[in-house]
Amino acid sequence: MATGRTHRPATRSRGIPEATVARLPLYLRALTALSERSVPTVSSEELATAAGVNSAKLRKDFSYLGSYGTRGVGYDVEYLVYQISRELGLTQDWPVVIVGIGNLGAALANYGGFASRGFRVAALIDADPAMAGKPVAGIPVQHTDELEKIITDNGVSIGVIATPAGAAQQVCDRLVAAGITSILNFAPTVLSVPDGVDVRKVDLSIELQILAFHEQRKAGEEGSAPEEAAGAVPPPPAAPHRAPSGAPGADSGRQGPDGDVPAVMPA
Ligand SMILES: NC(=O)c1ccc[n+]([C@@H]2O[C@H](COP(=O)([O-])OP(=O)(O)OC[C@H]3O[C@@H](n4cnc5c(N)ncnc54)[C@H](O)[C@@H]3O)[C@@H](O)[C@H]2O)c1
Repeated sequence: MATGRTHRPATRSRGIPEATVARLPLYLRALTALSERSVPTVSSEELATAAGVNSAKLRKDFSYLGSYGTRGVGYDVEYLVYQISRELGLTQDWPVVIVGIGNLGAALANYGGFASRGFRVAALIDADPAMAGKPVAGIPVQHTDELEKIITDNGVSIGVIATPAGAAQQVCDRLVAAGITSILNFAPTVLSVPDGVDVRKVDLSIELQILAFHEQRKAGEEGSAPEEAAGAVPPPPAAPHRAPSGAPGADSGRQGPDGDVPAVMPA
């Protein structure tokens, strides 16, 4: 089943760059907070600060949406929430299945933030027969034997993998064969998928490793002699701790204020 890696174009078919797409959820989160406080309009500077993004970049991003704001007034918060939600496909309901209902899968199932953003947990699936029928977050866990039927019956296109790494590829293959075209992978392994299937990978330990790198560098700077701080080049970090190419922060070195680096990364 695993025929090759997904090649994602730098620019999507409708002309919105991937980097802009990655920032849209940051804008949406900031705008949703403003909307909940009934704030009617927001300037690009205010919104940029709230989203942790440079304001010139924000204006450029919004130009791709055809949203330019009104001089002296700013952007209409509600309209922008609608526009970004529509662009991200969040104005429709997305049923999601979670496979692997252990510590992490159960925590994800219990997370209320999915439903409020249009992601309905349609089913929880696990290979452990002892878990079958047991409710987690009010949803009875179903056995993996049912996986294909569950996906077909619920019209699911997004799958979340929270199984041990050793099971993830096999689960991924079954999900894809059953019709899943987007996968959020929490297992610490690289998945192979056919063209047309998108995989996003979340790995908190990689984020921590990147923070450890910066902590180490900060400690080195603090401990360095004045002449070193003035210009000497510090030794490079130990190679095993370097983030892999493509991982968050791997290129930029650290998460800047521009929100360039999403919390999840391409697989
Ligand atoms: N990405 C992250 O930041 C992050 C954080 C924590 C854990 N993890 C990863 O998430 C995964 C789950 O971690 P956990 O602590 O919940 O583990 P866990 O052992 O508590 O749960 C794993 C579950 O997967 C089920 N499972 C095993 N094989 C399966 C299969 N073939 N099909 C369906 N279900 C199967 C098991 O029965 C179990 O219920 C691990 O791979 C772990 O490394 C990732």
